Amino acid sequence: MVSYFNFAGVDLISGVSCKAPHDWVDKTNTEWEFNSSKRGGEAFRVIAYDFGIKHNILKRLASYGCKITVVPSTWPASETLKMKPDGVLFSNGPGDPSAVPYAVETVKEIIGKVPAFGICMGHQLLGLALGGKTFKMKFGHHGGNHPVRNLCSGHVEISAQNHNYAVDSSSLPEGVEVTHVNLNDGSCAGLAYPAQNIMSIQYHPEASPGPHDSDYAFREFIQLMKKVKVNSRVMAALSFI
Ligand SMILES: NC(=O)CC[C@H](N)C(=O)O
Repeated sequence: MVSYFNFAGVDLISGVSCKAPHDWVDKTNTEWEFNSSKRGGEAFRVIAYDFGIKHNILKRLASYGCKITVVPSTWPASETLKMKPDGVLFSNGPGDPSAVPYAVETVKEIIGKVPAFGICMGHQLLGLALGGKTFKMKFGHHGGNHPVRNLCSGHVEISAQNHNYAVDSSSLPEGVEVTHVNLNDGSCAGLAYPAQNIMSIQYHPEASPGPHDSDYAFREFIQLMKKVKVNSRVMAALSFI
């Protein structure tokens, strides 16, 4: 009889996260950049929680002008806030999101204070931190051809996915919006809580070699950080009047 590893309730992120904070240095040659027009401009300081982060997420953020510090999964929220980032990324990562309550607590302490972007595990942790529930899917979503509808734009994107858990859309409190839906089964593929400048997606906008349909999610995170940065400058200027 084949026995399968049952990872429900098991913390799998602590074994794959980095052990100490470090600045991301992008060593990708520019010829690999598929949309070089996005380089340059204002730099945004991003703290990226490493729950098993994929380098391509860091490469994509760097290509949009982000200066990134990668921190371990256990890095205290208070330390992150002291670093005064423009935004925080909660990364992808293996296993059951409900098995890492310490990470959910960290997310709870950060959200509302700086813009946040969650990818895959990060999306699930945001769902839990906002008061929702996650569940184990029967087979999960694995592959590079999952159709997702962006409910804000109406567009359908073909996405790369790799997850066994999902956020239960019906468990999300008022104000939290389901922004993306997996068209194969209607499951939650993205959410937003505009009141706290939070956005997240269940799949992989950084997919390499592709599809690249979802790369715009990085641009939207940049726009979110920019909006908050501009607003805080305006508020600071007004406080002198
Ligand atoms: N790629 C990921 O981040 C996986 C998400 C999650 N741990 C799951 O399997 O559902």
